[in-house]
Amino acid sequence: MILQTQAHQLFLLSSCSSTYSPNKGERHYPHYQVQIGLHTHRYPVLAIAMSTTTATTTRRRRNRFRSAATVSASSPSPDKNDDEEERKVPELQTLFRRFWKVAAPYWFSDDKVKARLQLAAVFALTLGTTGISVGFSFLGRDFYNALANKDQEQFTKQLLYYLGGFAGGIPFFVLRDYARETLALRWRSWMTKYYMERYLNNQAFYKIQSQSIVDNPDQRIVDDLSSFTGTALAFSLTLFNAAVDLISFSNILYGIYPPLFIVLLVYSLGGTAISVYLGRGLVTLNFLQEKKEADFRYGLVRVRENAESIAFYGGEENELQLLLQRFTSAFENLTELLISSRNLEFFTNGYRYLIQILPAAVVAPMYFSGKIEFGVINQSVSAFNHILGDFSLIVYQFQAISAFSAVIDRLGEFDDVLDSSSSKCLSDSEEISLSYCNVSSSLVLESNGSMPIDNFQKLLNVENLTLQTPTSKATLIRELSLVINEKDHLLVTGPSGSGKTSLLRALAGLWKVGRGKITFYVNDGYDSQLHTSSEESSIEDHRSHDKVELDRPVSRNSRGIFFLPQRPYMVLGTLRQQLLYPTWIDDIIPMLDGTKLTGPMSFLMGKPNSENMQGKPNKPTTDDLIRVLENVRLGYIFSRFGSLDSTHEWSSVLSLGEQQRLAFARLLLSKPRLVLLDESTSALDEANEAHLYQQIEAAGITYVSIGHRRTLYEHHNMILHISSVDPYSNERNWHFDSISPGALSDLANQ
Ligand SMILES: Nc1ncnc2c1ncn2[C@@H]1O[C@H](COP(=O)(O)OP(=O)(O)OP(=O)(O)O)[C@@H](O)[C@H]1O
Repeated sequence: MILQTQAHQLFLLSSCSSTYSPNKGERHYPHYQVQIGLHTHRYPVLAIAMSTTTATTTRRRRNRFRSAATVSASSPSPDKNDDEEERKVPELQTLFRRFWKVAAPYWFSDDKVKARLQLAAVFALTLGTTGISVGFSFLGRDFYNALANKDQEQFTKQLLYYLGGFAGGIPFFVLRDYARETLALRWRSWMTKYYMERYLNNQAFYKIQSQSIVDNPDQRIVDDLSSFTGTALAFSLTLFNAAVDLISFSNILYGIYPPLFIVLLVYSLGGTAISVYLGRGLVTLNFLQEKKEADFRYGLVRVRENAESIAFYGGEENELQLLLQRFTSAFENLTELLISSRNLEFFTNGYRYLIQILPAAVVAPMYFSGKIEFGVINQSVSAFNHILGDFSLIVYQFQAISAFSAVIDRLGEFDDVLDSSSSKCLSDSEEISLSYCNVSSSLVLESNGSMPIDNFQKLLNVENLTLQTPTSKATLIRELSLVINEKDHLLVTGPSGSGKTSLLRALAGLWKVGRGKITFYVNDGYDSQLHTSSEESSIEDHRSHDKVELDRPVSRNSRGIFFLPQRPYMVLGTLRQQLLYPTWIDDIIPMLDGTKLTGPMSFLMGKPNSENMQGKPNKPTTDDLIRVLENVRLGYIFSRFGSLDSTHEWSSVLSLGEQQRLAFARLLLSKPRLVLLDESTSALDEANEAHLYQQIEAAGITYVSIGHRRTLYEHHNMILHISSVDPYSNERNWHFDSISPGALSDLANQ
């Protein structure tokens, strides 16, 4: 198939341009409408490059509708129609800045040597193909001269040259495409990993999602990156090819008839200006098309993820309406895009065909007067079309360029957001300070050699914490101070919406708006093993400083602090992976379809960050995992699913209460010093709830729970009541109570 294409291309290259048919081989794509066959005889590289890009783009669009089943549902997709309508065309300077920012890192990465070598090879092959094009232009000239002179011997000779040219030329075309595509794939793979790492770093994914900062990050990582790498390479080769082409054919045309060259130059510059003017809205429309299609796909993903709830509600009709709304929005935008493209096409086609007759018409009198041979007419037409194509790059490719600009804009925007989320600069002058104090390095023994009890027991200190919601800055908690020592078990209660979960968000560093200070006292994994008890931990290193701020990228889990969120979260994977999450990573990670990842791309799975692995308890064995399942009374699911390595849609096959018990199993395996539980037993019966609390208490884990149930009282020794903030008063909206035996006996009597 490829060979056929190349052969066809070579044939067209060598054939007289007068065979050029305006509509021949033209394919219309609803979105980019890049014309593939049309330029093949004038733009070998461009045509191949763009045909690949276009095919990819079209495939991408098809896939976008088809692949809802394989996309993770991480996108915020609020309908922001007003914003969309107001979206401005990005300035050229911004586009160039964003292009460079997105494209550059790979070429300076660890893979830069291989990448640059391969790029050089692609350029060399491209140069080779241009050389072949020029060669064919001369072959064509002699071929037609022989034909016109009825010189049969010369004609046969030229025919043989032709065939030889085909045989020698085809490998260049095939290898150039192969090298370009493998380079694009390598670049994409690197970029995908690079963006995913930044997306998952520093809780950027959470900020983007919870504050709706950019739409559909998943689509940007999957589709836009693929499109960016493929198109960027294709475009750079196109530009390079056009430059080389221009130099080669300008000489030829200028040598034949200089005024023709000048007319051509003026004509193409004028055409470029007009097409830029006519197509100025296309970038925005393309940007919105990307977004709207991603929104639609995300809507479908939401239906899949919430299938049971929707089925219980019987909300199919509403879902259909919501999905149709999203689809209609994408459809309307696409209609606008098609209209704009159509208008541009009127101009582009006129521009392209108006001038076709010119070179032959201008050069023909010279032929008639005997100044030039017949073959020179063919050569001048061919050179003219080459140069016209080179000068008209923007006119011919305007729609593809505008689609590419939209991709650059979306990726650049995403890149900027990821950068700002990783930078430590504060959005607010006042921000909650969160620090981890390394107990093992801050301990100084008393003069009698004993350990200072206060320091040793403290796990968490909150000082004057005032917490506000991130966007609306509504105050939820005022001037809270609390200390959690080892074996303190605090219950946080309060009316719904008062800010209990938000307190945990602040403790986890997810919310920072407000003021105050949060300090966790940890045994940093670098200095001592977290799972060892404090008595066993090394205190030989009596460093003089009171407090060590740890700014190394150590996960909270490695520091012995664990959060159980309100909604249980089941990862995509095996039962073993559920249990190991988030403390350990399964070494052999199966794919979603159960196969193992091998082959040249296996490096992409990456290795666990060895720094983060330090200080973690040893990875549990299969026996440990089975035992812990039994401890949380989930032993039966092991036998039900047959193995720890079976993969299921766990959030669907396990009940909510089972998922909560599984979360406790993770906790028991990880053995943190402090755990913060957000209504983590809300779906459980009282007996199971009591059992789980006994398990974590027996494991020596200090816990802070959020909950409404009175049955929780007996597992805690202190209560923090949070009430809704009174906006007209500066009073604290919280108070502590110790849980008296009386309260418990009341409970027992109820
Ligand atoms: N991302 C957000 N941006 C702005 N406000 C938010 C956000 N998330 C939650 N809120 C608001 O913050 C307030 C406190 O929410 P929070 O989840 O802490 O309540 P809660 O006390 O845990 O409630 P419940 O007992 O119902 O779980 C609520 O009024 C909620 O609407």
